[in-house]
Amino acid sequence: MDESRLKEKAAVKAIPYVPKEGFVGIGTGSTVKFLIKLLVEESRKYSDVTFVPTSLETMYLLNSGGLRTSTEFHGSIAIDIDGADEIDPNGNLIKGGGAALTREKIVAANSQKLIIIADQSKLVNKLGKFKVPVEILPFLAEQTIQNIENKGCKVTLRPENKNRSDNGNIVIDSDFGLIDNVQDIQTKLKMIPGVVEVGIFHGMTWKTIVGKNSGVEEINYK
Ligand SMILES: O=C(CO)[C@H](O)[C@H](O)COP(=O)(O)O
Repeated sequence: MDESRLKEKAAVKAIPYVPKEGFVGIGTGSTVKFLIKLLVEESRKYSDVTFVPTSLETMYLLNSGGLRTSTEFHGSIAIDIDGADEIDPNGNLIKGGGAALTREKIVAANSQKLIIIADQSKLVNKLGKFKVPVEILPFLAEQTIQNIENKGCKVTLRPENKNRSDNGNIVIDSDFGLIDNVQDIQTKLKMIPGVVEVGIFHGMTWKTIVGKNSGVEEINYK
């Protein structure tokens, strides 16, 4: 089955998890766009919900569909629904293919539950075939990239029209090969001055909803 059809199937299954009031985090990417489309179609049901968008694009799509957003509030986000680039059997993730990793991680970290929606191609036994996105400050960027490579990876630069995050920083991709200890890599990269965020999401996922040719599978972690 076509990959985008599988993404759509996952998004459909996520709809019952969206509460009718309070704060709901909404991720970024093509899978999440299917979710937003479904929310917009039923926007009246969500008139008491404030959505917390993880990118300007997501904010625009929600607002133009008549849904309320906020990025300035105090309180708890009940559910955050986002996509992923890779998902391992423990629900650890690589994210940031769309350069939204920093806002995505902030929203995920401040949510009670993170639900990932994806097509089956995102499930892997080990993370690392997809290069780990890293957001870095433009200040002394070349030096920061050298320090990232010194941790044992090869860095690839994105094309200039696609290498900036909504925060005005640079997003690069780091190839570590298949990663044995994701937490270790995440910590090592995060400790480098100039690194804003790392696209490894360790131990954050509550549930993954996967669109497969055979149906939709829900994988629970904790
Ligand atoms: O992390 C992300 C954006 O920064 C996306 O969630 C990830 O790239 C998956 O995207 P898609 O749903 O288009 O496959």
